[in-house]
Amino acid sequence: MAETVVAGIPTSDFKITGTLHYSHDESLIKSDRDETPTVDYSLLYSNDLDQRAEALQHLAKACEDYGFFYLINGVPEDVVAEALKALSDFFNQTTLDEKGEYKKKNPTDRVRWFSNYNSEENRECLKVVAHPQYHCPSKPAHLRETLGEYLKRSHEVELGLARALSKILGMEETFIEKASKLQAGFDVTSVNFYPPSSQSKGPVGLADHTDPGLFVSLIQDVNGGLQILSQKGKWISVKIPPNAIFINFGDQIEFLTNGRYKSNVHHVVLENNKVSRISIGTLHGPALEASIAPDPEFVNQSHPPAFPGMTYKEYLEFNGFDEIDVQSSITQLRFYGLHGKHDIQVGKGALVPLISFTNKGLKRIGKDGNIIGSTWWQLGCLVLIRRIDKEEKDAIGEADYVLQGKNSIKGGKGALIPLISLCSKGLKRIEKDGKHGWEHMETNGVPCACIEAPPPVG
Ligand SMILES: O=C(O)CCC(=O)C(=O)O
Ligand SMILES: [Fe+2]
Repeated sequence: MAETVVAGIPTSDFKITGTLHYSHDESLIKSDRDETPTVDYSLLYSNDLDQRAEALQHLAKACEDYGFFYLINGVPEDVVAEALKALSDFFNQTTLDEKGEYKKKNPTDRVRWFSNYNSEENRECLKVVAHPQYHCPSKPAHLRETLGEYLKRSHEVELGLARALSKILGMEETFIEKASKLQAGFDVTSVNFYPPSSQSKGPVGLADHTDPGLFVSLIQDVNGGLQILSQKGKWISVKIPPNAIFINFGDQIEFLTNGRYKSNVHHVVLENNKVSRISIGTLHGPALEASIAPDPEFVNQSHPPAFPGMTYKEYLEFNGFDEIDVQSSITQLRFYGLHGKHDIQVGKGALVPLISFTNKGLKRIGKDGNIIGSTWWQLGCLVLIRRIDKEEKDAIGEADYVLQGKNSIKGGKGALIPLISLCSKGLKRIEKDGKHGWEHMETNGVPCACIEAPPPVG
């Protein structure tokens, strides 16, 4: 494994070392053996209690060892086939102009279509919000009903799986449902159309990524191209058996279980594809307003909280993308050490790296508690806050902290600033004489999140 050092940080003062989840030896990449476990959904709810206990045990092993599996007897085969057929009709029978109507116009669009053909991605993609309200293109006419039926069935399976997962985690059956407010769970379905390799602009259908959400259910018309990185570091080709759907954990299950279950990196390669392929992946997420943080049950001295708590909506917007883009932000969180896999070494100078979860900024406060300046930065970019020494203070004569960052620092308006400190010193929001600011805080090495928002000032 190659060591990855964060670029742009003055290494003499501050260094993050560690390996990124996405870095792996090329030699580990190929694996033709399909090791993916198969779980029988019907047995998880069998009337035979011994059979049920055995099925739950098998599920537990699949979740711990893999975090992805084929699920049989969940959604009926004909329902899957009809949905795939209707979506094939969408891609093949709808004109470019008709599809173009669904190009992104504003962040609240609930149906979106785009087409990307380049060296990093080769697919046409239709995204629809599937739950709590189901949205769908108006053509072809039969799409709404057939896709709707599939999504209804897969939502039922989602609830059933959430209960089974809660049980095998040793929690109450409704644990995941309650924690993620699943009644209003935000599900987005991505329908991908990949061309045969002869028509693509490179071998990549979809680059390495993880999916937001608790878990993803995926069906496809033909096998070919989806590969998933196992916990042992092998790429496994996904070959979905008949009457099965593929289940893969998403980022929020990793957050909630504090890393006990992993969100798995996957990608799509096209190089061997002789024909086009359609996949339908539904990201089953928590409700947008549900705040997901490591549950105390999974936190202890040897497993400090590896993620900050944030709502699903905040998480989806972390990258600057919006809800229906459903882009993962886990890399940034892992990258900056919040995953707990990185050694964070703070050198002299008490540099405190901070990440902002919104594109709003930090207010600086002077000795008297008055706000004396503000700085904004882009989503997810790293900003170092350096406590200035006396000499410098005399020279500048105003602030307690200096912000520095090589990532583009943007001007802007607003004052919401959720922050995370990665080292033992943090910032705490203070309120003094009706004024808002930040002060130093000891956090005993555990990442602290200050997610209160001072009102806009000045
Ligand atoms: O097309 C596939 O098999 C995978 C699609 C995927 O990973 C996604 O849409 O997030
Ligand atoms: Fe994905």
